[in-house]
Amino acid sequence: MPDTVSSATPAPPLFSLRDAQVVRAGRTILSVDRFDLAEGEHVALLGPNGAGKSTFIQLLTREIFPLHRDEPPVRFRGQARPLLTDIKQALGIVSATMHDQVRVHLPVSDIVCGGIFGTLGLPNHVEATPTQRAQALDALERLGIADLADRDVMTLSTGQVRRVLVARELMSDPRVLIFDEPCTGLDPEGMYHVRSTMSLLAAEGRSVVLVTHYPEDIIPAIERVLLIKDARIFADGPKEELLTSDAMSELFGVPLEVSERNGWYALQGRY
Ligand SMILES: Nc1ncnc2c1ncn2[C@@H]1O[C@H](COP(=O)(O)OP(=O)(O)OP(=O)(O)O)[C@@H](O)[C@H]1O
Repeated sequence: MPDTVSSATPAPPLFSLRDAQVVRAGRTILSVDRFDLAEGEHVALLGPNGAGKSTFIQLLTREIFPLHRDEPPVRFRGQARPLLTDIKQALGIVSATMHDQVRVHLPVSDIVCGGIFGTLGLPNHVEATPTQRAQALDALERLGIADLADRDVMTLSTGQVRRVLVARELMSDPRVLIFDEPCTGLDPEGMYHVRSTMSLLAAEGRSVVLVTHYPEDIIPAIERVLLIKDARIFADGPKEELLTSDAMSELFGVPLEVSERNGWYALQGRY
């Protein structure tokens, strides 16, 4: 009898880390024994200030490198030495660092079109094609902010700029969106829209990788949580098991209480 079970090998994880250690100024600032993220999987990295969350993300994006090992500690889609252009094509990153660079008077549509070139606005002497303009408008429309297309980006609220930067990332149609503390500095309206945007992108089938200090940012679509503390993965698993009062109190080192409603979590101090 022929074997009817497909012998095709499963797709490698989008990212895998094995024995990845980052040392700065003689101190280990991150040490990861094992981590895999499957294509399309969502995950939230949660932990206190200085825990190592941004370092973790920079390992994935290859902005920093771990200590050398015979077996390469970081792989992207199974590859130890992927082309940076392939990583850039697959990833969109929204962070406060990028937000801080928005210091120029440019129309929102130019900022979004800049996503094609990896620049904040359009490069010198470059005009966006009508197709690229339409693509930018489509990205803004999907995020519910098409009315901002002609506005000077410097006149927008912090929450609006954050969403414009998400639209900019969508220009390369990334499979993975990394949100590094996306709600920092936003009022409840801004937070509402940024969290809705993350939910929308997850529903489109893109991986959402969220870095945050607050369980409130963890949208219902994210089921896996990585707790990072003291430069290590403190816990990795389903959020129902990890977003508990005991785990949060241990993670942040103060008495905390977690509540949950309709898949959304909230954290409160226990005084
Ligand atoms: N280039 C560097 N040299 C020395 N120490 C560094 C360097 N970069 C980061 N660190 C330290 O490594 C630790 C982890 O930093 P990281 O930015 O990854 O933490 P984080 O969890 O993202 O923190 P936060 O929530 O405050 O953004 C911190 O103690 C930080 O001071």
